[in-house]
Amino acid sequence: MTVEAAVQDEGLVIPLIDFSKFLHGSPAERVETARAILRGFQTAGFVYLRAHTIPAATLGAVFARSAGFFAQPLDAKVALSLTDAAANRGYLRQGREKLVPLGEEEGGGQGGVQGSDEVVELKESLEIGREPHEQFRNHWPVEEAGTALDGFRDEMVRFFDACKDLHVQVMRAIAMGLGLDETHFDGFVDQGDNTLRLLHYPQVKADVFKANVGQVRAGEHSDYGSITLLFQDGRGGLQVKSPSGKFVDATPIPGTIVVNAGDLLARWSNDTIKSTVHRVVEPPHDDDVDVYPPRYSVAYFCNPNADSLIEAMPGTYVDEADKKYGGITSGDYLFQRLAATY
Ligand SMILES: O=C(O)CCC(=O)C(=O)O
Ligand SMILES: [Fe+2]
Repeated sequence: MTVEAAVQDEGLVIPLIDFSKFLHGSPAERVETARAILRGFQTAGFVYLRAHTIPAATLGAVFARSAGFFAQPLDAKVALSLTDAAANRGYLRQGREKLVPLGEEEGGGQGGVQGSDEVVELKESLEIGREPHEQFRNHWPVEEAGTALDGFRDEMVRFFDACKDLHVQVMRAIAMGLGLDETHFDGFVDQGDNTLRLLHYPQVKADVFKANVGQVRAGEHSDYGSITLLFQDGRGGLQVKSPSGKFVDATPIPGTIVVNAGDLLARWSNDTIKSTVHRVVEPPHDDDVDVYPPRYSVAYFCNPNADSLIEAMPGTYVDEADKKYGGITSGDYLFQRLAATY
């Protein structure tokens, strides 16, 4: 099967994959597509999926409500602040995530700036967890009738569940690609212990990037969990680190989802899958641009069930001595990572 490339630069090749061929194709197409997805995660750590399961109209509504959320006065948003790393729910204002000096914390945190203790990230976000949850509550905005926030909670819960199902499907593709039973991972990911993050990168003067060397919208980092489903608007600015060490633009392609493997999937795969560093910088622009418009994105961080024990998956080692890591529950792993972030 020839696989189209969504990105091809500096030795980084991110495949563009028609996911409907996995969902609805012939048995041969399904296996080929599954292998192409797995290969993308093994080589680039990233794939672009088109013809996926999330309708454009749903995404349009989610982005519109996200814009409505961030348009609220700061004090209304601050009232919803994330206060507990274990819960990982609520609003994060600009600069709220810890700035992690290079080398002191591997990975630099999920969205944390790496390599600087001065530059603040130019973003704000809302983190939404599984609902209902035995222990944790989401921090929902007040839904005033007739505004963009009317119906916010229902819309986000529906979207959360649609993304949860897509996670299961992508894990099925990975299982099939590895030659395992297609449903091998179902019991590891059926709980939906995931996080939906709405992101807003406010409009910013181009001068800010000129005045501050190393200024970014989101600092370089890898994600923590199994996979991330990333929905971006058309502005651009997302970059992925290539094998040569240079950051390469992951240009938005309408109708696609950028899917990247996280650190826990890399560990689970005995490091046969890559969790690749990425960041968000100033968008592609002409030299005479004074102001960059706002950028909105939605990241859905998928995780194995909190109580799932994660150890090298079948097909990624020959004997016990090949296993690079001991077993750990997904919940413990993620808590360690989140506690270092906030
Ligand atoms: O906004 C984006 O495009 C990327 C966000 C991201 O990588 C993250 O929040 O982990
Ligand atoms: Fe990320």
